[in-house]
Amino acid sequence: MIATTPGLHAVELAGPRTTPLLGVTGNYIRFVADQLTWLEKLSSYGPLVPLARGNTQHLFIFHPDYNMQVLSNPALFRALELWRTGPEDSSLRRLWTGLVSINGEVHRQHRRMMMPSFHKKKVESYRDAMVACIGRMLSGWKPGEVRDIFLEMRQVTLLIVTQVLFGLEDDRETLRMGMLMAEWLERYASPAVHLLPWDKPGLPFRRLMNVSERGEAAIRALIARKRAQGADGDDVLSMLLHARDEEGGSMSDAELVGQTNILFVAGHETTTNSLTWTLFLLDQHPEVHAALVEELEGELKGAPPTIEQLERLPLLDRVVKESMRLMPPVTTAFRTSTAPFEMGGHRFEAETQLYYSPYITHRLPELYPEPKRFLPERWLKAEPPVYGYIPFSNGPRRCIGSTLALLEMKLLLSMLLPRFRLSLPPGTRVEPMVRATMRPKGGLPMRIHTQDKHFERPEVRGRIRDLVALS
Ligand code: HEM
Repeated sequence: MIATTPGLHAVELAGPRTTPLLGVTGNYIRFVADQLTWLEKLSSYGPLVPLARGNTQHLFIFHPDYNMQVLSNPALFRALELWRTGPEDSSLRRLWTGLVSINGEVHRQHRRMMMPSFHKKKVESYRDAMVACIGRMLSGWKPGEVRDIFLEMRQVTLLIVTQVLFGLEDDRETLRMGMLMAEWLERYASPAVHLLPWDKPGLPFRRLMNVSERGEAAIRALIARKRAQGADGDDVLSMLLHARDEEGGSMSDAELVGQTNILFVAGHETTTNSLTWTLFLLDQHPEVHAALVEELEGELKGAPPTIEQLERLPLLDRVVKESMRLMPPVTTAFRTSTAPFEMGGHRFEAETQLYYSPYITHRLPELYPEPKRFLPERWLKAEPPVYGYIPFSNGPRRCIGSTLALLEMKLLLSMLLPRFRLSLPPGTRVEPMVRATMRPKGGLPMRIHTQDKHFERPEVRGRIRDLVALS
């Protein structure tokens, strides 16, 4: 348990000063512009920190107990519907109305209707489609080339998630659909859209409105096509078309548009970044890299893994776990309180905005000694509290796609690593930044070698050295 100071007024909580002239808004702008620096700064004040001293409307929580208090009580701490920007009857609003941004009974019902598509057995049935997508990517790689691994991972996860969600069989159509929605996400995540939310010619918000209309039209066309074909596919959209709630009701077309888009958005950049960071960390840790290749070669003998074989790859499991601890793609997420509440001996009002942070919680030294080191072996013993390891969050709103994401990541790594060794050109700058998810700014160039087992540790520069202890 965390020590508290009973009776202390929440306004007395330690935190950074407000920005001259701009006040709390200035702090918010600085947080959005450089989230990682701000998270570090805020966490230096303690486990419960206001965005600005004296202002308790925006509250950051870092300790597992506070995470549990918030994440296990979705009625009191609701997902931020505010993020559903855009005029009432607009494509933008509909596209952002999905599982992450709805609350209450509708959330519960929709989650229940969607769950069958994400159960372990169902997810395992996507294995062959995933293996085929990954195989096609790898067969295009030539030893000696330098490729942007972030873009490669983005393309393959785009293909996979689009196929699994929409059941498109033609790669070109899948990619076209995926690119359209990826553009939507890119524009949506741009800080300019949130700081200047006006639908005026020339403004980024107008461009977001336009791409939203194209995105909605494309999803609606797909829904119409699926219906005409009887929607008998194995994909998530076909299953949602048949899904019924307890009263026998089905989702409206507008709800289907939002739910599929949100699944796509939530499921694509996250996995891309997790894979990108894992490949980076392996390159920087030759002993782990070598041991993992040995494990994969020993078990798989050059073939893509079966579901049963994935269970017999303990080091792969620890590597993925540790990578998602150190470099979680989702660095912060938000909730709003619906009523006054107490936390850490302080009282807070309704409408307090709370930010929890997998990034900071995963770096608490009392939970993870030497937190900045990439140490997969820590998972031989580590048993953090349930709300102390939260790359997929936890509680009733835990990531619905975690099983899918883990399968995808493990398949990709176990097909890639025995075949190729990826290494950063020495001296590469690696600059982690947050745009919805944590990614390397400007991508991550890596040279492709056949798996020659010349594991080295190329020197890297840039801010990554502050985030990860690289010897
Ligand atoms: C490495 C990959 C992934 C990571 C790190 C990740 C992480 C997360 C996190 C932290 C949340 C909670 C967000 C919050 O509290 O507001 C979340 C929720 C969610 N994720 Fe994922 N996710 C990943 C992959 C996926 C995939 C593949 C899908 C689906 C195709 C998906 C769909 C969702 C959905 C729908 C929610 C909202 C759940 C709800 O509110 O009931 N995610 N994810």
